[in-house]
Amino acid sequence: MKRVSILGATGSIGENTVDLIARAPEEHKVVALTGGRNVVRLAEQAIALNAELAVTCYPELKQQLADRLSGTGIEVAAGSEALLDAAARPADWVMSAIVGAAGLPPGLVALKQGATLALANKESLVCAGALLKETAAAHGATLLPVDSEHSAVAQALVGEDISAVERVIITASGGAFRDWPLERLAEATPEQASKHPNWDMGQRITVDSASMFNKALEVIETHEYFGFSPSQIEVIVHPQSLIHALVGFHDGALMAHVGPPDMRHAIGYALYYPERRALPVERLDLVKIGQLDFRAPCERRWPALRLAREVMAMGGLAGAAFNAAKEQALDAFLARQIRFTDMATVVEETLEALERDGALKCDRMRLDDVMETDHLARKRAVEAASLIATDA
Ligand SMILES: NC(=O)C1=CN([C@@H]2O[C@H](COP(=O)(O)OP(=O)(O)OC[C@H]3O[C@@H](n4cnc5c(N)ncnc54)[C@H](OP(=O)(O)O)[C@@H]3O)[C@@H](O)[C@H]2O)C=CC1
Ligand SMILES: CC(=O)[C@@H](O)[C@H](O)COP(=O)(O)O
Ligand SMILES: [Mn+2]
Repeated sequence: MKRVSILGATGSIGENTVDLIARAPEEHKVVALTGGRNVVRLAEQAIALNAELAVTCYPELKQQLADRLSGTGIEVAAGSEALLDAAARPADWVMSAIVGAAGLPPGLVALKQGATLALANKESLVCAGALLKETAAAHGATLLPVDSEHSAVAQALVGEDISAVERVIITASGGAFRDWPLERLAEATPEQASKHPNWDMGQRITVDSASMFNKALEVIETHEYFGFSPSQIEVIVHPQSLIHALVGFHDGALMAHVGPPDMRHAIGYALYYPERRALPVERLDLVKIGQLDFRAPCERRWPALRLAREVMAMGGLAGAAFNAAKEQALDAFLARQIRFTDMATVVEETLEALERDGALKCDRMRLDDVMETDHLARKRAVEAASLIATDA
């Protein structure tokens, strides 16, 4: 039996992972499930999967969780230390599906116990790619991509010589506002930004899709995970989200990964890797689809893409600052403190300020430095957002 844990079980990726594991209970021993506010759902999942341990990151919710699990024999814990303990509990396969930089410390702990870490939490790689890879190598652990584009690239690379790759193209749906006139973007609301045209995902990544900060993170994720140079990585707008990525080789061949917008494919690929198992995803009818469309991304509409390139050029701790500033800008937008178009301004100003202060340099990445940069960037971003809000 494969021992599995899910960090972020109550979210969109978490639920899809639970769905796959619940279809093959005889093959999986569920060790730990973690969640946040949704303790009702966490308790249901823990009972359904007969988990050993259920953890909420909020200590004040521990009693509620314990009440729901009383008499089941399932252990209950709460708080950030308990989350790390859950990640440290021996498992063969751990899904990293917490949203944001909060997913980094438990992801590192899971790698330290030698588990295969299925990485949906792209923020970890953006903040601390070098540290994750170094930790995996030092503990004989494996990192597998779960983000749909990166799973697609990994699948297109099976059996290939990576030095024969000329370019990688990751697709972007364009999000909620891809067809809006540019001058309307400033008035876009959080409700409008929270509707993805193709994927059913958590609110934060959905808004990041609309602003292209999701794709900006993914460009950096591609660079960090596969080691391709920034000039090899392209983004193309593909409104149908059916091709997830393409890999171009020196001989001119382009290998495209095509599939329905259902994360159970990428999660299932990582769960059963290197085997391919039958998965409960729609089989595409290409004749019905008829046509696939592509457009060049406009950097005036989506300045986040330009910022991603600047972050890769800066290197060091720039990824950690970029992600933290983006998370704070997103909070300020969701709280209606700043406009949709102000998010990129907040991130750019934060990066410029930290670079000016020499705060993004690092020779060898350590978790403490990443956390310190994350903290500094959040502080700066909050200030930048407050100034914008005051001026408005
Ligand atoms: N959704 C998707 O299809 C895709 C997601 N990803 C990435 O996967 C990750 C998860 O995304 P998604 O599932 O959409 O997100 P959701 O918001 O749906 O779920 C996030 C999960 O993390 C928990 N959580 C939230 N904050 C914290 C915290 N501070 N500490 C510990 N746990 C926390 C939530 O608990 P609760 O809900 O109980 O409060 C929930 O279980 C993100 O990094 C995202 O970028 C990548 C590709 C596709
Ligand atoms: C499913 C997945 O991997 C998301 O990251 C997806 O890519 C979001 O869609 P966008 O292409 O709109 O960013
Ligand atoms: Mn993606």
